[in-house]
Amino acid sequence: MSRKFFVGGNWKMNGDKKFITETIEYLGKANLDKNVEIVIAPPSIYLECVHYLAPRNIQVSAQNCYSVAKGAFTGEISPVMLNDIGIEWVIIGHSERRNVFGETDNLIAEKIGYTVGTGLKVIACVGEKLEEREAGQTEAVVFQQVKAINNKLTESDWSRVVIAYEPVWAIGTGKTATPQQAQEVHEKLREFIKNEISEKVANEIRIIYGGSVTGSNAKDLAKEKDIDGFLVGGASLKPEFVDIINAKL
Ligand SMILES: O=C[C@H](O)COP(=O)(O)O
Repeated sequence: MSRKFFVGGNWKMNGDKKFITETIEYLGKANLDKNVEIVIAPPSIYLECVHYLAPRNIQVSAQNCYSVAKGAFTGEISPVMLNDIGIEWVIIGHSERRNVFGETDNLIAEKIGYTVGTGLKVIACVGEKLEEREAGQTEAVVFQQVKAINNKLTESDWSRVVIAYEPVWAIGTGKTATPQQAQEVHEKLREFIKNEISEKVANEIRIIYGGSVTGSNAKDLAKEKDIDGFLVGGASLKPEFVDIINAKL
């Protein structure tokens, strides 16, 4: 089963108009692997601008959205409005949303369920904290996170979802999971999806890795059979993002 390699660049709360112009220019000129699905996620205030400027081979993603179309939810972003301005993807459940802003498995599942229903595609993030890994709870945590999402999706909805496995201890810390550590969790997640959802979803879903991916470690991670791409934070703000996109070449 061949799954299209997927590389997302999550800019988090970084970038300005000058950065956008320069980044779009270097990405536009770079020789990017045509077999890779590339998505960049700028801060929401710049979504429309990046969507307008980005080359055709690069899609644009929001970093978050809410679970309803409209209403009295000050500061929130509606999936319907993202559709309205032509955005195709949304990251939901990033560990910073979970841990800094207190989003629960249930809220994240609600948001994913609603968002997929509007026709958008979702990068759904899961991952354990350091203390959970050390307590041997990695599988239990990520399985529970996926199970909560599955409660809000039909089997066919999963074709619009990419799962990003991002161990919290590896995010922005420079401590990348080794290819073996990441592969182990990806493989177990795929097995869980096979048992919990279906063999078809397990075979087709992209499970991407995030957590201190760089131009130097991407190639080794990309060799693992269950690593179908990356969600990149810090390095997506640098020219080495091109090396990560081209990790399979
Ligand atoms: O969304 C991206 C992840 O949080 C990884 O961030 P990082 O590459 O800066 O560790």
